[in-house]
Amino acid sequence: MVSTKIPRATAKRLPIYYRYLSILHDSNQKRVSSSSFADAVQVDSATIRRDLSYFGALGKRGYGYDVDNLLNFFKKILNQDHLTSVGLVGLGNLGHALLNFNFHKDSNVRISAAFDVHEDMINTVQDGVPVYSVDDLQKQLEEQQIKVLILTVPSSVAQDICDQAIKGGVKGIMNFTSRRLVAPDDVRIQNVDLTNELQTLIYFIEHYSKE
Ligand SMILES: NC(=O)c1ccc[n+]([C@@H]2O[C@H](COP(=O)([O-])OP(=O)(O)OC[C@H]3O[C@@H](n4cnc5c(N)ncnc54)[C@H](O)[C@@H]3O)[C@@H](O)[C@H]2O)c1
Repeated sequence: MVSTKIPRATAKRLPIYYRYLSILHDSNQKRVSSSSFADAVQVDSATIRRDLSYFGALGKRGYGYDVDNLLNFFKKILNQDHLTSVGLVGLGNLGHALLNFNFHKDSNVRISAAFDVHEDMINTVQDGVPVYSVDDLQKQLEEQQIKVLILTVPSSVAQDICDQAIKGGVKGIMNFTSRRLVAPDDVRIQNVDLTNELQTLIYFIEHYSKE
């Protein structure tokens, strides 16, 4: 089971299933019918069954799914699948664009969890990615073993988010904010500045292009 190769589309749905099961677990629900499961995650029950069948039959006819069993199972799978899961904090203009892009084609990277402070977005699924409260950042990073974070928050909160993320086990941050983050040596910070990139390009055109 550990080395099961699963279709990418299936892999992308797993965090959504996981998120929903966590909500059920937190409200002490022991089992869920396949139709309620399908309604909640907005994936039809045949697709859910097929997704789960890659790992062996997990539902029981007439019973539905056992929440705790399935949740434990997902925790293992999400940590072991061959895709690198990335977190994204700050679902504004830039965050949404990155979420929408989500590095899908021919890449083994995907954004699997997003975080924001905006109440309207928390506990929703945006572009197929579950959105959590930033208050749960550390806990979710730990549970989902997310080691890489994209930061698209206002620069005023960037260092605070960076500190929390590092406590949650993050080892790499792609920083889109203008704040220069302070982090321990074993955490890599990659600063991305599109204005800089563009100015560099313009500089090269102006100084090195052939007449
Ligand atoms: N590097 C670049 O080339 C580049 C380009 C564009 C924007 N930016 C930077 O990226 C950041 C985002 O830009 P934007 O235009 O998407 O801004 P935005 O205001 O549209 O989005 C910011 C998002 O962060 C959320 N947020 C605020 N405080 C938060 C917190 N404590 N925890 C979690 N989420 C929080 C807000 O609710 C909002 O959804 C800014 O810092 C901006 O300067 C960088």
